[in-house]
Amino acid sequence: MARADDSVIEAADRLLKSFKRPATLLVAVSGGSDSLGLLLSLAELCATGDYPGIRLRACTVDHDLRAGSAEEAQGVAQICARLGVAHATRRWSGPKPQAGLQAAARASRYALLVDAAGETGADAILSAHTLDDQRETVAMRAARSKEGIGLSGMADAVLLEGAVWLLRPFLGIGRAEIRSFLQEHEQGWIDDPSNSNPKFERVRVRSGDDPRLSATEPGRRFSLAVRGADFLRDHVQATHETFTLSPNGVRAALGDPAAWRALLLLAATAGGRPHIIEARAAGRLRAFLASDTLSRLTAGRVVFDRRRDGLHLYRECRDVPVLAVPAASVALWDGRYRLANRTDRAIVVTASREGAEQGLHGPALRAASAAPSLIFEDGARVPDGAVRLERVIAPYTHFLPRFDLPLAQTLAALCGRLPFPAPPNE
Ligand SMILES: Nc1ncnc2c1ncn2[C@@H]1O[C@H](COP(=O)(O)OP(=O)(O)OP(=O)(O)O)[C@@H](O)[C@H]1O
Repeated sequence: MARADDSVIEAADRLLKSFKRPATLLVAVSGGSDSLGLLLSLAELCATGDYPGIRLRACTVDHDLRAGSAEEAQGVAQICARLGVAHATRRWSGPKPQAGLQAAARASRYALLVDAAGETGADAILSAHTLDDQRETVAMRAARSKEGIGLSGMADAVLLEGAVWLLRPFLGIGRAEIRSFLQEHEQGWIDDPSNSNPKFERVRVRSGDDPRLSATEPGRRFSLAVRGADFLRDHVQATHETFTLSPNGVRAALGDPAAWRALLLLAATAGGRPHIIEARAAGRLRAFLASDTLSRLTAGRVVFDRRRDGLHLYRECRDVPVLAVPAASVALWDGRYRLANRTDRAIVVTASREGAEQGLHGPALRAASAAPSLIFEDGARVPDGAVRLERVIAPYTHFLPRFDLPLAQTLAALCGRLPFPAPPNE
């Protein structure tokens, strides 16, 4: 039988290997079993010396909601000191609302963690959400969803405030395994009393054999994702800001729900939006594609440009923002590009007007008008290598991790890179 150790350590190892080094990782540690398991497994691996260039940091948010919370944060600080991991406590000092306390606490927690990440120069924040959390999330969303469709769980990577990635490396691991890992290491943990308070929906879902938990149909979801990935691979090409779907691909998308969903996710990526277009717009798109007309339709910021050689998708050139990215910082532009400014001056990102100069024509020329163009504030050219510009797979936040991974990775590969985590160093 596999030991608890194996899956916990394997997940931590997979995460560490997925980083380009050097990298600084900020572990969000509440002192509960899940986040202590994450901290301990990462620290144990880093101590082997097999992951040079990885720096671990930890942060605890003291929500200041119950007596003893400051001591609990202190307890985490002591564990971190023993492990040799630098630790900071952030306190939620603002007013506490009567209603929606959990949501307010969560919002302030994320804001404080993003802040701490900025201060330590962290490349990512790690939280220890588990498979149990994932099941609860899906069940709660299922209960709220009228049609019972569009269910998605937590993603294993989310961009917070357009600036820093939150990764959830333990989403595939059960809480019981983490607890036995801690027991094997003789490490105790804090049991948060609000985790058993039936006032909270999450707690109610957790405590019963809730029939909604079966609503995820993971097997079916996985096979849809694989079919969607095959569809993208077989029929879509990416060039010059344009995704082109072959005429056969258009027929395939109309004939297979898995391919249709993949096409909508591709469109969300092209438009830089975190979600797919709403049902009515999707209906219009279907009718447009089924009609065989060679013309254009715009939906969800994306132009669907139907030509004889296929369907071209690109960001419409309206309302593309102008963004100043301060020196030595990272920002998200137009939901499509993540830009890391490595210079000591602000860089301005605008929509490009240079397509014609590059000798482009047709859809590629139209698409080029929404491509990013970078200049320093005084108009000077930004030298090559001074910035890192990466395409963002916005609908990544829409995927159910593990089950949708083939689709997410194929989309990312189409954009010329993996979104995140980066491919292993080896
Ligand atoms: N007080 C805290 N300080 C630091 N990290 C925390 C704190 N509370 C939670 N976290 C991080 O968030 C993870 C999930 O915690 P928990 O399940 O309690 O949060 P949630 O509110 O249910 O989830 P979410 O934050 O996604 O809504 C933990 O494993 C830990 O990594």
